Amino acid sequence: MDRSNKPSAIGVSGSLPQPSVSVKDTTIEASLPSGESVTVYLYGATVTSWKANGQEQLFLSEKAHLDGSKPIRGGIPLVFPVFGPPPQNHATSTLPQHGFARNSTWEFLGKSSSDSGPSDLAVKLDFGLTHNMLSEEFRKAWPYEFGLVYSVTLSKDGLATSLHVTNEGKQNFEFQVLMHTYLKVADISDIRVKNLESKTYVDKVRNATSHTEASNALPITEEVDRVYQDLNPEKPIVVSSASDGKPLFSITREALTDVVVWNPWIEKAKGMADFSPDDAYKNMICVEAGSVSAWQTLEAGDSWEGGQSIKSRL
Ligand SMILES: O=P(O)(O)OC[C@H]1O[C@H](O)[C@H](O)[C@@H](O)[C@@H]1O
Repeated sequence: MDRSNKPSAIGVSGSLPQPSVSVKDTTIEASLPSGESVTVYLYGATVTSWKANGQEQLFLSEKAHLDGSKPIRGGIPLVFPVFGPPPQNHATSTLPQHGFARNSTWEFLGKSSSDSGPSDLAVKLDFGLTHNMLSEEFRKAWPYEFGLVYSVTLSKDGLATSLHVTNEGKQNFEFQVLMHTYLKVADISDIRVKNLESKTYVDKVRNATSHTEASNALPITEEVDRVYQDLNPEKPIVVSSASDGKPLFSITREALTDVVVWNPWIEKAKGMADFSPDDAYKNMICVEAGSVSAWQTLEAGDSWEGGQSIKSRL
């Protein structure tokens, strides 16, 4: 494993400029010659920064804990093997909210790049987590032998994250997964979320009641915490600007048929000690690709893969 502090050029493609990857004690940073960059903390394999077109695309709270003492508030925390508070009488019931992936330290497995030309140059960073790497508390709470490989791919076109889950033990296990992406926006009042129309959602703000989305361009005007279900993963969720109708982000998924839309709004934002500044709810929207409304069952020896691909300022 490359643990040098020096940025290393990778891939070989004649004299074409190559991506650079810098491996530090707690973070891995990669950038492309065209200026895009990504930063991933080993803690949670949490992406904390993605720059495209010279601009940061992800929201990171000013009071996010970056020292491994708490899941990171912002970027893309990874939720596994349970979404939200674990249900009672389930194999995950003694795990913390959103499971252990976002609060365990992952291993950097390596980097690879595609080098078919400067226009589609991409760099992929792989991170791993296994049962043996968990804290004793988490190993006891979820005693399954599993292997996770999380891949973060930066290209000129966008950012893709995908998770490969393997059951390395003898017992089946059930899991949920979610990529809890905090998108950075200039002004929440200008934001509309599209392609959710006619989809069923569970409204977590209103006693988990079930509704059908009526809006073809959903505005965010209050606390929103909704789990949209049974979406076609290939149809992008588009976050756009109301003032000029321009798309800001487009998110397609693979094998992830649920999408959570979350904004804590005024009171919840104030109530979260690691959310800062208080009015930063105006500058973020979480659009979270996942498989959370049911359980994925993974039989011994089997594996599963799912992911998202985000494009910005299209
Ligand atoms: O505060 P956290 O544990 O990071 O959770 C933050 C949020 O995650 C998801 O979006 C859930 O749907 C919300 O109910 C939850 O409040």
